[in-house]
Amino acid sequence: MAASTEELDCKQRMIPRISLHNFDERKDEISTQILHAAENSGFFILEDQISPSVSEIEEIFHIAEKFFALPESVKAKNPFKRLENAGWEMNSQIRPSTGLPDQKESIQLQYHHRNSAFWPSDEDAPEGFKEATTSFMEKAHVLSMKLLSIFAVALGFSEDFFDKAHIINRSDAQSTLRLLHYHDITGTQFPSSYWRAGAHTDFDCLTLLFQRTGEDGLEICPGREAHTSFGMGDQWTPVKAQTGEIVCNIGDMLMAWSDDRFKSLFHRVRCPGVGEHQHARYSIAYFNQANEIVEIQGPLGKYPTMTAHQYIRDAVNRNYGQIEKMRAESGNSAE
Ligand SMILES: O=C(O)CCC(=O)C(=O)O
Ligand SMILES: [Fe+2]
Repeated sequence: MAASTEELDCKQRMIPRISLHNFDERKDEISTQILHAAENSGFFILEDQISPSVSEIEEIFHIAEKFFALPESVKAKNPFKRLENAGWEMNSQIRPSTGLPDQKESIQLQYHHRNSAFWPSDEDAPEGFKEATTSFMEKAHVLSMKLLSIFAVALGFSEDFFDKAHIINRSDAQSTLRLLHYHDITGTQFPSSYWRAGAHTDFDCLTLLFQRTGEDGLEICPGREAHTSFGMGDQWTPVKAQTGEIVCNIGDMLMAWSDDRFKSLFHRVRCPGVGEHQHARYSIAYFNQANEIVEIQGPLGKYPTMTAHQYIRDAVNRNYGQIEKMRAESGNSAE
């Protein structure tokens, strides 16, 4: 089996594709490939992982479909709460890059909240929802920790450094599972300023994204020098959706933690136009975010030390601050 191939996409840009086959025996080789991808594009596709398996990924998508098929009044019983970063929202997430709401609905779940009011109750969720989502989070977490151990060693930290920083059953955990549903928009032509998900970077250390074959739309844009910047280039590369593969991207938190060595890149999801495949798209993201009390400091000390709680709070404030500035500039008052 080929350990790794680099595939050229339609815009002739390289998308690193990395096989996890025989991970333990091939760890050195896989580490080299992952670090190269993280230092350059900040983005890579994993395949051949044992867990979560293709059938487990298919199963969680079925559960997500069932959840999003529930009446809005039921889903709305667990509304999105900004401070907890948990709950359901629809057509409400505004990105600084667009100033317009994403055309989607999503639910965010945190493992340690599974028996609390920040999780849909059993009556307000499809049968088996809690078991399936918590078990999927456990698998995504274990794989993420294997991957993050590679970054820890490369930064000169102990192999289990990020493991100790991401303890998902503690009350200050911040890692999040997000189920996303982009509605069927067959026959609707949205203005070009509308996106299923507007361009953004993720706030976390590492995102694992699952997609389904045929439900394309994700695009990436490498080329960002500092984790605090909004700047982005204009070269966007489509990423073909493939069931079972895992699209990984570095988030701002790991970019900061690595003194900007590992790149957090902009990405977005297109609104397909009339004549294209406009059916629903489902995706699932697992965001690894360090526990609130963990201190973030890179080996070169490029940025002041801050806790992961402060880090996320500042990132959220920068995000909303930018939106409010845009509103003020366009003469609208902020909410
Ligand atoms: O649905 C996707 O492919 C991307 C979702 C995403 O980027 C996010 O939720 O941060
Ligand atoms: Fe994202």
